[in-house]
Amino acid sequence: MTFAISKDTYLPPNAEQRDIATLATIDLQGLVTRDPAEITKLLDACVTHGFFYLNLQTSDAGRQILEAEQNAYRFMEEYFSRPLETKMKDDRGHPTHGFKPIGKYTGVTDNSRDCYETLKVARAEILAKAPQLSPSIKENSALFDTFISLSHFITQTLLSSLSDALRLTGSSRLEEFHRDGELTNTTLVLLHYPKHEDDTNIGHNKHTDIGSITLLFAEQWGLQVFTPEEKRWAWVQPRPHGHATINVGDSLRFLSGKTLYSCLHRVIPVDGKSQKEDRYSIAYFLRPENNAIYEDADGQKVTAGKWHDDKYVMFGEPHKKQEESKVLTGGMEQILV
Ligand SMILES: O=C(O)CCC(=O)C(=O)O
Ligand SMILES: [Fe+2]
Repeated sequence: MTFAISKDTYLPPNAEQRDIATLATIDLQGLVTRDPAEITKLLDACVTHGFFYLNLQTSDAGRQILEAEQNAYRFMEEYFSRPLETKMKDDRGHPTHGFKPIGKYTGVTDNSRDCYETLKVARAEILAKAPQLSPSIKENSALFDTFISLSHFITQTLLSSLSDALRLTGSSRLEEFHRDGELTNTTLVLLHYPKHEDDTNIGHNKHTDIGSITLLFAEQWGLQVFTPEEKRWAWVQPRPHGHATINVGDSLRFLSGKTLYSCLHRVIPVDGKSQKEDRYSIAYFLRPENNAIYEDADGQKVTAGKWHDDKYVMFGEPHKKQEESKVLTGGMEQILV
């Protein structure tokens, strides 16, 4: 699956260049080598937008994950083309494990449901070679081991770079809330937005991510961010074969005392109406230890585990209920609009 997308030659229908988000590009290798200028640039991107591109071509881990990304798409095309009843055998009714069918959560437009299915693979279960993992994941364990360990290395590199940039020391460093071996909801999510004609199922509703750092791969248009400068939706340009998109989630915003910016985003069909082609994306959600405590959007003390669980309940609620609470958008919508 290769799409020749270039900034100048291809835009979503009816979109102009000004409808494309202007995001910084950070170089992974610069962070691996602790280049002070790159670390400052990272902090700036996380304070202003909470969204940026990560250039993966200059580092070993980066090049390896780009290769694994292509293998993951091949797996996804085969997996998601299976009949629904086969995939439902992998549905564990759990937000961080197994299959989720389309329509479980609220969609983008009024009265719509979501238009994406997912397969989720928790890091803890991969490390433990858990018997509950679905057969298709066990059969492809090399792919998932590689993808998750590289994603973890990359997101931990971002985390420790941010601790450096914020001059955090000792137990206040961000890594101290993400210690290995502690219970966490960190998970890899494979997403498929099937080609779909009607408008009862539309996209992935606006939200901020629950966790700390999201490492996202997508070769196709669909993702939009709500830009803090212009306060409007803008497209995130796919940059296949070289870059991932990174965003800060609520937990990192809360852990940083709301210094870092958790950006509002959503996924819609490129023409705004129906999904004209199958879209695939891959997201690694680095989340804090479940017992980590921070102050949420309302200034209430909450554990990262509870924030995660509350957000998933909110994903399924009707739009009216979502609008009445700060959970879906982590309080960012109230700040932005
Ligand atoms: O599919 C995408 O591009 C983004 C998905 C997303 O925002 C999410 O799952 O949190
Ligand atoms: Fe998201």
